[in-house]
Amino acid sequence: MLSAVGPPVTVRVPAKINLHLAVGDLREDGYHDLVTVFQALSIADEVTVTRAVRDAIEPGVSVSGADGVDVSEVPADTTNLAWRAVEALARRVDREPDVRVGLHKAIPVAGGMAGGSADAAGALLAAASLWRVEMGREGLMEIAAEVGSDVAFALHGGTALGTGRGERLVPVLSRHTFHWVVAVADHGLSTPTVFGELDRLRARPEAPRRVGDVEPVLEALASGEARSLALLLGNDLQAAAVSLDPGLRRTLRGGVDAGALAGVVSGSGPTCVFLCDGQDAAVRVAAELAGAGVCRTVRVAHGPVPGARVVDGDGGSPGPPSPPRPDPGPGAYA
Ligand SMILES: C[C@@](CO)(OP(=O)(O)O)[C@H](O)COP(=O)(O)OP(=O)(O)OC[C@H]1O[C@@H](n2ccc(N)nc2=O)[C@H](O)[C@@H]1O
Ligand SMILES: Nc1ncnc2c1ncn2[C@@H]1O[C@H](COP(=O)(O)OP(=O)(O)O)[C@@H](O)[C@H]1O
Repeated sequence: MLSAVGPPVTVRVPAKINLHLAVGDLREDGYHDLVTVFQALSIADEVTVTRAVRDAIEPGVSVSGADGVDVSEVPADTTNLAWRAVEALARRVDREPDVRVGLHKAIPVAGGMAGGSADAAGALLAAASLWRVEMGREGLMEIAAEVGSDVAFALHGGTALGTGRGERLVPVLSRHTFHWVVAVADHGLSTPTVFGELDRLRARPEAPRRVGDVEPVLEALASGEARSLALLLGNDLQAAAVSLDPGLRRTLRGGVDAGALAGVVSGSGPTCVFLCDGQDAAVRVAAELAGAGVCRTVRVAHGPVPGARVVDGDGGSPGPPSPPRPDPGPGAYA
């Protein structure tokens, strides 16, 4: 049934990067166990959920892109992850998904920065707020984890250690703000294809080396020293992403040549992220990398930032989903 119109709810939800991504062997259910350190960055999508109104606002999904963001591969139908999140919540509270979900995307699509998961988390929080669902943080996190491996982190934000499929989260103490340059490719990489390529590479005698233990990464984050963290960035999926897209070698080299402390492929790629020694350094690295012709666009970002939060039209929200974070960074998105 379609309800009377009320104010829409808008949620801002950040991209993530993986500072450390250790991938275990293929499980029987087709997933891999992960040990990962997520950080939420100041590149954010906006998700607006509006009540559907008969003959005026149809239930469904609309997608638009911020400057330079190609949204042609984002489905504007029921396969969109944001719509699946709304449906999952509607089922849980036994109602119709009688809403329109508007996505304004700044997070690169299929870039390894969990843009679809961010939209799902944003839609979940916005719909819960619009419908005044009293389910608390734990309830939303549970639905988030069902929708996708990275959705729970997009609600959580900050810096967190993820285990299982990446959906079991523990907040990580991260002192100070880290400054990043993000190199966006002119194409995407499919997450399952990259995991499959890693399995293939690991079956060969010269299997790629695995990343080390996570503890030193947690210590570097607690110290807040970018130079220490730079030495420890690591991603088991990087070898697979580079194998599928050998041009990424040039991108990774280009960032370091431009003056970054270190670079790593984000998640399943092909976006590469470069840790810089402060904000001014990041701006310089970004300018030089942009001129090097090794990626489509370059962005400057900082992290950690908070997870999904209502920025407009709070319809009596169930409260912020995240627990107190040790250091959510400066709070404002760039
Ligand atoms: C690799 C990571 C690292 O943070 O990020 P992205 O590069 O996608 O941003 C994530 O694990 C991606 O999470 P997400 O994109 O939510 O994946 P899902 O939809 O749950 O899974 C898509 C497919 O990826 C593979 N997959 C995903 C997660 C996991 N722990 N093991 C897997 O093998 C499976 O083939 C699965 O069918
Ligand atoms: N809301 C969404 N935003 C982006 N992509 C989406 C969304 N919903 C479904 N998708 C599909 O998921 C794929 C992966 O997108 P995305 O989440 O941006 O990348 P990644 O998994 O690399 O972090 C896209 O190619 C697209 O087909």
